[in-house]
Amino acid sequence: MSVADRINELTERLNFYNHRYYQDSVSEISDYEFDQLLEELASLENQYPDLKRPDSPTQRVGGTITKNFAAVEHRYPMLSLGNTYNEQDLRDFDERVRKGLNGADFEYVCELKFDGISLSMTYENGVLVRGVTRGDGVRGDDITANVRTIKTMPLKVQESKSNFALPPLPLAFEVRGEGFMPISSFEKLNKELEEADEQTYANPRNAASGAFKLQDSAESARRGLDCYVYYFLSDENVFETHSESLEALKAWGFNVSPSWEKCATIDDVLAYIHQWEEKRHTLPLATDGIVVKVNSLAQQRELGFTAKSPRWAIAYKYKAENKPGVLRFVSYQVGRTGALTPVANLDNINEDGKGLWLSGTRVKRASLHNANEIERLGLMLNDVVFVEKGGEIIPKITGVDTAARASRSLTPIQYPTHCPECATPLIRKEGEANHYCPNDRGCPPQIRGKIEHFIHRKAMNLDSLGEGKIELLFDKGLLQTPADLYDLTYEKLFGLEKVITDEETGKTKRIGFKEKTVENILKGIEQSKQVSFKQVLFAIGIRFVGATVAEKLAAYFKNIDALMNADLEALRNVPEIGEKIAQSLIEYFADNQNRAYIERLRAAGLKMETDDLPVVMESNTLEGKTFLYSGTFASMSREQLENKIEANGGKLVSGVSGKLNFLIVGEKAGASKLDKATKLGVKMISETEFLEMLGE
Ligand SMILES: NC(=O)c1ccc[n+]([C@@H]2O[C@H](COP(=O)([O-])OP(=O)(O)OC[C@H]3O[C@@H](n4cnc5c(N)ncnc54)[C@H](O)[C@@H]3O)[C@@H](O)[C@H]2O)c1
Ligand SMILES: [Zn+2]
Repeated sequence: MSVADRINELTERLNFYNHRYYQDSVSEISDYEFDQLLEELASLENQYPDLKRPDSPTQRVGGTITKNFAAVEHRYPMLSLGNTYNEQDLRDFDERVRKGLNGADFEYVCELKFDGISLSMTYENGVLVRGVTRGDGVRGDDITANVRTIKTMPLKVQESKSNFALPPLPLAFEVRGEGFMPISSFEKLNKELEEADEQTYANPRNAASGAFKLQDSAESARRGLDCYVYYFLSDENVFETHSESLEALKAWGFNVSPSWEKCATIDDVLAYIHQWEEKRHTLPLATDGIVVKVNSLAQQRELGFTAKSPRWAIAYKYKAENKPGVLRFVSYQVGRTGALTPVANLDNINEDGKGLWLSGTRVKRASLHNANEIERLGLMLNDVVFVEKGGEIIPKITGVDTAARASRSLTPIQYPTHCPECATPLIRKEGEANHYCPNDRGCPPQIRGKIEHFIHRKAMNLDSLGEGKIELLFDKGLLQTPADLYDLTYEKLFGLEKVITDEETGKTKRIGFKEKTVENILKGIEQSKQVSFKQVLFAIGIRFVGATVAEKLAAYFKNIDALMNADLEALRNVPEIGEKIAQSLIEYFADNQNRAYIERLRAAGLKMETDDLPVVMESNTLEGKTFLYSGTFASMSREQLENKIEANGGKLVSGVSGKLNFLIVGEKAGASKLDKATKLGVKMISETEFLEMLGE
């Protein structure tokens, strides 16, 4: 490959990874690999400056802005940090600083590098007025509503009266910090997503990035985001050093991590790095390195910036820990959908049964995803393998130590041909990586999985039942399908008992159904009959029909019969419903047993239609016209208004666009909708004017 080709390839690949990372919150490769490729590109561009492309990722900071939020120009550009994975580079950085300051004395502040997304908060008269993402460094997304939900972010800063050393608050200032998702919130979120059949996040950073960019700030708030603040900026020179500003920020009530330290020399910096290498894994959030900053702000100004980053700071990134271990055996898990997942069971190289100690946790298992992955790695039983656990949190096998093979006795991995749980022959569909057990009505983990899915918070919300209780009911033969839940009675439940052993710890736990438990379970089951149709539809557990898809289908078809009778053509017409989902629905409803299952749920009293008022056509006065409303109305509820529009032939749309004919403006109408409508010249009418159109 020619140098030009390589530069083109790297540019395109890195731009693609950047897009996935910043826009979609997905890591296609590890940060380390990304940084290696970026370094390769930078060094090629250095040697062959003529071949450098104008869209090179070496020239730009991070991502771009997304369409979903208003774009805001940063008052002070938000740059990235130069970064390195080795100590020599840090010593070189130290030399450059020394030269840049002409040999003057200086000191550093070391901080942990928190792994989240950069945020900028603007305060005016002490009040938080704006929260913005870094975006492309010049402009970012206005995510103020989401930033306001961070519990530790002061909405109003009080001048502290107790501390006389604090300077007065400037009228306007900006603070910057890292918005992050604590590991505990991350794990909780992933568990929920998994149960709701939605894509999980690879690490807390991606999860935080996704959560900060949600349109619904209530949902953003629910995800437990937090922020550590690490910069103070204003037009006035308020502080002399960075460390003073950190102390002041803390005194003003900002969330400043106490982990920072002043370091007199680069050796002290290295000591700080070593001190945190292991200890950082005990923190409640993910960190991926440390940041070294020159402490004096005057010296920072003297050193200045490159196009992409300050010359007075650098990030040192810890490499993901990678250790050799032994592949003892492969076990196979069958999931709710019948997909088979191979799992590597690992031990350390001494094979003392203690597993591998990696990045602060003990690792005994790693997912191998599917048969292709085993083939790709060329794995054999008893192989020495390399295991890595980095920002990805979930451990993975990165390769095989082929040199170690000579002295070991190896056996090939026999991929199963039959389901390990129910002995049904496995199938593998064209173009899919996983093997499946097709016995979806008789395979125990599939049955249990379906019931667990059914009781999920976003489905039937049966929190009086849990995994353990489901297992007990399944073992006693009381639950073969979720519909059996509605046949449970006090007599059947009372007195059931089971001892459960925790696989990891070997501890045993007895669960038994006493009076109170039974009453709770039955009460929960009764209440689930009030759950909305969209949740019932999600609970039914049709492949590819996650919570969001179920909501769209429910809104479109209004009831289960309309959905069941829809043909492929009709399903394809539903906005945002793709071919894969449409096919899956057709397949599902073509099966008589599935239809019988739905009839049982219907007979049990579950909601099979939306609560929307039925639309009874009154006139076609509004035909061909589109409507949107904002605010509340004196003579009717929002539902009644929607109903009126539809009953008279009008069409409701979901957002302001040039195509919108009328915006009905009520009490407390949203400013952003009004602004947009004004800009686009959309006709705005009052409630009275709307009723006049109908001759009322
Ligand atoms: N895996 C992928 O596909 C992929 C794609 C794109 C980028 N990346 C990763 O992202 C990096 C680029 O991201 P970046 O521009 O945010 O740079 P960065 O993560 O290397 O460092 C800069 C950022 O560090 C953060 N930071 C955390 N703690 C800080 C502290 N105490 N003080 C100051 N800043 C602090 C700030 O948000 C700052 O913007 C790449 O080097 C790569 O590792 C990965
Ligand atoms: Zn099976």
